[in-house]
Amino acid sequence: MLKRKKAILVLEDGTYFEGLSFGAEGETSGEVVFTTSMTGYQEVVTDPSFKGQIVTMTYPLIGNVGVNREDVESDGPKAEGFIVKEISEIYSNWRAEDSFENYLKKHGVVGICEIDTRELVKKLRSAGTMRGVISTVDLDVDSLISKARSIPPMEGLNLVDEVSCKEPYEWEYGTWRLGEGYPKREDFKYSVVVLDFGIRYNILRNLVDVGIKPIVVPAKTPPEDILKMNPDGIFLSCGPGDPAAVTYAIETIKYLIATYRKPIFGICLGHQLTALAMGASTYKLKFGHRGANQPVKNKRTGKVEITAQNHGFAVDESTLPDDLEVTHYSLNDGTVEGLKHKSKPLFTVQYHPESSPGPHDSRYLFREFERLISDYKGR
Ligand SMILES: NC(=O)CC[C@H](N)C(=O)O
Repeated sequence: MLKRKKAILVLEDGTYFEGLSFGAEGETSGEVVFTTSMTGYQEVVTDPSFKGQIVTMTYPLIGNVGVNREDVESDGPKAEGFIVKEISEIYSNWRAEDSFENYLKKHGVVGICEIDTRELVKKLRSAGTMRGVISTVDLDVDSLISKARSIPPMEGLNLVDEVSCKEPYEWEYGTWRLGEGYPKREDFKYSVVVLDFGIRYNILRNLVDVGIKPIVVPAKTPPEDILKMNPDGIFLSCGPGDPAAVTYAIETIKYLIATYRKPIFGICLGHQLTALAMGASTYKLKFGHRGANQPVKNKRTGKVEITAQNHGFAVDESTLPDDLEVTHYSLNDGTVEGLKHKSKPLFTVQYHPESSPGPHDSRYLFREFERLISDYKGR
């Protein structure tokens, strides 16, 4: 057993958990959320949608397959902190290059282990997500409670600017294959502009798999410039924070929906921003949907998809305009999981069909986007 420093996790309601430090030492704060993914911790910690959040995994043993260079969803960790029950001090996997613990240390991510994550998650589930602080340097509970209460609440927070790319770039790699890694594609049929609100790499890889070359642009790119690029489609990405706070993106999407005649596809934050641009409202869920095992029903086919999700806000169905119809809904709580425009080639989902980690049930959505693009090509 490694010799570990004491660490404390304190929630804004005064609840605290004494545990041990893992990853970097120091102090961090954010909204404390939980994910029910059983593994995929490296994809989780690098998901830009976790910006501003401290993540706890409900699965009790984390780190046992180590980390590698490939399983990242962005250029490095984005979560503010990490909470686990037991951090495995040994790792074993043929792809592993280092331990999860060293990876977090190297990137300065503060973690806490050896706390009762079941108790923590039950608390968050009944009281709702809360702001919290993890510290290895200040072990005074009252001081940490006041720190937790002083961080900005997630509602009203625009975090897109912190994760969106600064310069446009193109992406050419498909999804991972045994023996090949991420294959580079040369023959693209179409190109789409991806508005980067906090893109996950596996979305780009899935677009490449169906023959679409993604051209990723910063979130603040004016819509006129996007139209000048004359793309075959537009993709609206996922991302962190409160969708209603990203007002410039809502305006951009409003403009695009009014003027662009080709297909638009949005995922997660992109879905919420589209609904807001069409005049609907979003609201904060009590504890969100996070995990790789979230059941969603496709209304058109009647099929149930097991999906990967990571969101704390949702579209309010009662505020939807006539032009939008619900295509998918959550079987856990009945909330909106997919939308489609009744007359334009525009569709969005709240969940993550790129599912990294997660089951591949919803990958058909990338093929549908490609078919739609092919229908509209040259029109
Ligand atoms: N993954 C996402 O795009 C998350 C969207 C938004 N930040 C939410 O929490 O609901």
